[in-house]
Amino acid sequence: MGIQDEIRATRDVVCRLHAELIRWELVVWTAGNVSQRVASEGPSADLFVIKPSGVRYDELTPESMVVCDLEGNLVEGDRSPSSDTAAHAYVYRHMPTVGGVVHTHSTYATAWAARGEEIPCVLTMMADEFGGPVPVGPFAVIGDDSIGRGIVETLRDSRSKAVLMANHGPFTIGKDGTAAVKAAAMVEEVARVVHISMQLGTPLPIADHLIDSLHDRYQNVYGQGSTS
Ligand SMILES: O=C(CO)[C@@H](O)[C@@H](O)COP(=O)(O)O
Repeated sequence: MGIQDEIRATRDVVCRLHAELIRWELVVWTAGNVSQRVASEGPSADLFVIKPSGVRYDELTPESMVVCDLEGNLVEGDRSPSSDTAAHAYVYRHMPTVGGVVHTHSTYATAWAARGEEIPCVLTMMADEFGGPVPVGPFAVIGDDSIGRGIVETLRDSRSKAVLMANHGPFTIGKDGTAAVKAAAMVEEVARVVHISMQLGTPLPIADHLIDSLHDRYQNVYGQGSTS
């Protein structure tokens, strides 16, 4: 598939994934964004597709998506890229296996981020998807590399696909956009369940070796042999 075909296909995927943010109730108004790296069989495309800033989800089309290089510069499109483009670009530059990035302000995960407290790994679903607690990243102001740097510094040596950026909200990563959206839905779910559990008492910890085995099974055996 040529690069223009790859870009077109990625535009379709990224547009469709924004509807998933609505479906899983992860956003209000326009407060979330999805991007996906443009795959390329030939030389690395070094491009990604992201939503245009501030555009309502029901107005998004594949054609309205914008294409950026890994420095976050607009390469193709007539709209301004998402205000989080610098963060997505930084992740793609520094985490080459990451193919998708998502940012939301989903309610429970953002409430944990406001307290700067990691979500403890007390659910098998957390061991499955995150391989341990969901960590907190540093407070960082939007607009330059600081959010992206905080995401990478927090996740680079972690199995987690989600980070709670302090006072801001969750960012998630994945092998592609779909995997990152799944992580965004899962981090909101576990944030809610663990919050409710802590209102009722003290959640029980899971032994590290069991977290390891649960994570390995889910990542390598569950479903049809791969998770996305
Ligand atoms: O968190 C913020 C702004 O503080 C952004 O992620 C959110 O408003 C979404 O912005 P975009 O519409 O993607 O530019």
